[in-house]
Amino acid sequence: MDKKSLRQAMRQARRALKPDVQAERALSLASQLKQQLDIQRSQRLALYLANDGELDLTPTLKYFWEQGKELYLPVLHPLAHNRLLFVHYHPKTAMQKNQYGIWEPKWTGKNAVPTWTLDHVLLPLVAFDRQGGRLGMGGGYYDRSFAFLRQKGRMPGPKLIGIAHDFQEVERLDLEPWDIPLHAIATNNGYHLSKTLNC
Ligand SMILES: Nc1nc2c(c(=O)[nH]1)N(C=O)[C@@H](CNc1ccc(C(=O)N[C@@H](CCC(=O)O)C(=O)O)cc1)CN2
Ligand SMILES: Nc1ncnc2c1ncn2[C@@H]1O[C@H](COP(=O)(O)OP(=O)(O)OP(=O)(O)O)[C@@H](O)[C@H]1O
Repeated sequence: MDKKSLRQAMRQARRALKPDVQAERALSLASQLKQQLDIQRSQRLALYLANDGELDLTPTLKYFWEQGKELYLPVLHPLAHNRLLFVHYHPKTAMQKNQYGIWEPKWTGKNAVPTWTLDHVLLPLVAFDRQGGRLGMGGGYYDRSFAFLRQKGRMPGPKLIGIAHDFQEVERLDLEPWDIPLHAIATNNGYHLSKTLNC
């Protein structure tokens, strides 16, 4: 199946999930993530607000807030083409909708952190494989924003953890040269370290 058809099929399948099923899956995901020692030690954690049937991180987000972690959300960069800023998110953050209708924090010029200082980034997937391959919405936003992770001898950077419904797994995705591999994948049903990365 080509990328475009795979995207369409997966997006349609996840949009078809009923709200009660989504809610139950969101709780299962939270319990998967809570168990990960590495994530428990994270200070700066980026998440997303679910859109288009994506696996919902709301219970996860509330739990990590209670744990005192600093949480961040992706914001479409106002200047750099198809890049993301990571803006601090707390219960009183002023929010607005972006061009895709997704809620994001208002960027004040002061409330974003350098991307490399994040400890973990939970990012939404359209499809994934067990090798750490990912298919996103197609804008290349995460690929561009984390392109620096491909450099040798780079700064330390965040671990990328893909989030998806279990049925979004495929046998193998063809990797593009710009694709950023994932460290792990969390679903409603399990937590899988990528086979290609030892971490
Ligand atoms: N929840 C969530 N937040 C996110 C992302 C995401 O995938 N999920 N992103 C991850 O990159 C960024 C936004 N990227 C997006 C890219 C495309 C579309 C989208 O719906 N595209 C339409 C057509 C484009 C248009 O309307 O102009 C489509 O494909 O139907 C949405 C978000 C940042 N925030
Ligand atoms: N580091 C980069 N520099 C320049 N262009 C890039 C980079 N990464 C990706 N792109 C471009 O972005 C486009 C979308 O890439 P792709 O289809 O892999 O998106 P995706 O991984 O599904 O999306 P996302 O990263 O938003 O989840 C491609 O046309 C690609 O050329």
